[in-house]
Amino acid sequence: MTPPLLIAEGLSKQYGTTRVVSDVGLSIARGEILGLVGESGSGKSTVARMLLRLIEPTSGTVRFDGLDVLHANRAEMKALRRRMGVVFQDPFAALDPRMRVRDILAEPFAIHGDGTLRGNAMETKLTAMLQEVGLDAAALARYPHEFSGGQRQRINIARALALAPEFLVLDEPVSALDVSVGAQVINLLRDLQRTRGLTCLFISHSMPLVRYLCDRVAVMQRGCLVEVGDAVTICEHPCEAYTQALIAATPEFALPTR
Ligand SMILES: Nc1ncnc2c1ncn2[C@@H]1O[C@H](COP(=O)(O)OP(=O)(O)OP(=O)(O)O)[C@@H](O)[C@H]1O
Repeated sequence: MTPPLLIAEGLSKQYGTTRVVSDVGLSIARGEILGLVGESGSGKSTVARMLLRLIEPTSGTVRFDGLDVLHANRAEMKALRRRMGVVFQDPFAALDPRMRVRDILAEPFAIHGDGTLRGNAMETKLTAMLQEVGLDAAALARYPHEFSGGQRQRINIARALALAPEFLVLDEPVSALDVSVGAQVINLLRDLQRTRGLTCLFISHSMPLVRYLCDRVAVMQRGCLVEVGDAVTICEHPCEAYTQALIAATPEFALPTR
């Protein structure tokens, strides 16, 4: 059997005397979407940021394709960053308002590329990136404020996929969007995950959405994992009262339509 792409063990994070994540262990198989759910403040984003090493854990280990992420040196970390993408909740805050979409999408190549992608080849690449997320080439010359929330999130997704990462963290990517716009973005993410064979961590408040999109789900309460398993099974037969309450608290979710 292929080993999981990502394995975290004993992850904890403490700010001063407050422990916000306690002894979290999880693994994500290649090609799998793992949902991470829990009420606001339960530590979901903190776990995701530790997996990506955007913040340093107080203790614990993270292995990505067998590599020790938390002990990677600068060069190793730069190589790892290419392999991990992230899309945050707020499509408005994530894009620099002074940059044209062309420059936003070209930035990952400027940081990580070898400089060979230039001129027409770059233009073709950027156009293909936009098309993959359902936008056309005219967007390249425009600024973020000229787009709706859903379009901006598509631009964020295109940028996150620029360097063809294997692992994508989606931190509540549709919770700032209208329901119908969010549903379209969810369908896009589902298509991209399948066509690219991505491995994903999908953070959400919504159990029905997790059931729709995810293979397995991990449930967090006050910094701890309380339940992990098959998404449909947990949504239909939650073992923990806390998970039952999360399900009861989520409004009915209309399945995305094409
Ligand atoms: N830099 C920090 N300093 C101190 N406390 C922090 C810091 N970052 C996060 N926290 C605290 O850690 C806890 C977990 O936060 P986190 O953002 O991981 O939760 P979450 O489950 O992602 O919440 P939400 O669903 O609202 O995004 C919260 O109580 C938060 O206030």
